[in-house]
Amino acid sequence: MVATILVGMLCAHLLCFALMFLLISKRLQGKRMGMDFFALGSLLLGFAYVLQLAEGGPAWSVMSVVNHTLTLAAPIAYWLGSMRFFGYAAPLWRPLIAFSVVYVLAQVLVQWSLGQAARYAMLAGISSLLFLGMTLTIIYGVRTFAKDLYAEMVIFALLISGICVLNAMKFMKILDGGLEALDMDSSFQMAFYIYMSSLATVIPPSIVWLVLRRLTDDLRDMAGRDPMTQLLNRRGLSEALKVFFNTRNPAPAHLLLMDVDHFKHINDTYGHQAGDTVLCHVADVVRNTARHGDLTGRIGGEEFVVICLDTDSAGVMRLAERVRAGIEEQAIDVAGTQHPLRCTVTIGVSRPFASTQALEGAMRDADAALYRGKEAGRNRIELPRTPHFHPDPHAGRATPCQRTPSEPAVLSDGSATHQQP
Ligand SMILES: Nc1nc2c(ncn2[C@@H]2O[C@H](COP(=O)(O)OP(=O)(O)OP(=O)(O)O)[C@@H](O)[C@H]2O)c(=O)[nH]1
Repeated sequence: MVATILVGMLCAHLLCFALMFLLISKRLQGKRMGMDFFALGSLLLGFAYVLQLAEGGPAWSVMSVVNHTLTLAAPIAYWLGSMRFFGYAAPLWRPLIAFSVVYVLAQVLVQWSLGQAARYAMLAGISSLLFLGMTLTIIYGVRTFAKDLYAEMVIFALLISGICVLNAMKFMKILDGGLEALDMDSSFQMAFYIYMSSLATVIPPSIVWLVLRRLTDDLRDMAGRDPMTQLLNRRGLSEALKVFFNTRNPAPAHLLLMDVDHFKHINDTYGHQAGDTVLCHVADVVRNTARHGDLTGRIGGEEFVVICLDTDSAGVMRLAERVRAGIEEQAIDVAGTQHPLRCTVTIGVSRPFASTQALEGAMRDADAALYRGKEAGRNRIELPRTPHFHPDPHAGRATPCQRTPSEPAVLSDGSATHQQP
């Protein structure tokens, strides 16, 4: 009687959570994070337990064959759903249908050749192996694709390994004592149902928690990035900087502020779309040239920023020169223009700064240097006005480049795009 109530509650939990997962997956639309797979898994397992209640005990019937197949199809759906959650494009129906057909045939074969107990032992054995596979996948995941969810994954691994152990024990018991081991009111089966009921209560809300975490992480990321170039925006820069300065003994940072030269003319001549292509190209060069760990951002129309972390003034100058030269050298293919475009940037360098609060000051510093660079002819790197800034004289071009103040940005075929007054 108690076992029947437990299994009944288990069914109710699973079917309710199936509905909840389905509603969540509808809400998530394009990015379902595997919630539709979890809905199906819960539905299949819920139905499997309904059939078990209807069956009452071990039997050789269509209901029993379907029950066993659903019992194993459910963890497969969960497994595939987890892959979806972590961004792998796992299919659902084909593997499930293929597995179900194979498993129905296997049941018929085992029932006829080895008998009823062997078929139930096969169910317990394969369940145990499936949950072992899941546990191992999670253990692999915490070292690779699920590093950011370490604590959650460890808890999942522990809970799921419990099902693996219980099914392995059931397998041994059936081999040892036959079908009597499956008596619903036996102490082992009671423990089994209590454990499964507890999991059915704990795991689905935990999965919802994971989805919530992913969604809030995505939102935070979106709020901190420029949608066009995917570089950090002001907010993203300042949050990343906060994290850096909260580490132990952080070195002072330097800020490079760069502005595309004569950008208005590119817009006016080739259109806004072409201007956007140029901005994306500049963003790519900045992103690919900065060192791993530096912060790269776009903080306004054609203004970009690199915050150099853990480097000295000489390193900052080398980086600034690499960015300046990289942008100057690379031609930009723009749809609708006969020749690729070229553009240049002027870069202002800040004094070193050592806190997030000092970011605004560093920005002003670099802006003043940038302004001087524009005045002095563009396509150059301008240093802060401070006696403490000592760039390595061999590190790159800290002096104005050869372009004259009136020289414009040009098309790669050599024609001018602008005449500076
Ligand atoms: N295509 C495009 N243009 C933008 C965007 N944001 C700002 N702009 C344009 O960028 C141009 C900036 O022009 P200015 O500030 O005059 O600077 P400039 O022409 O680059 O001149 P200097 O900086 O002095 O070399 C303006 O025409 C803005 O409309 C954007 O997201 N896309």
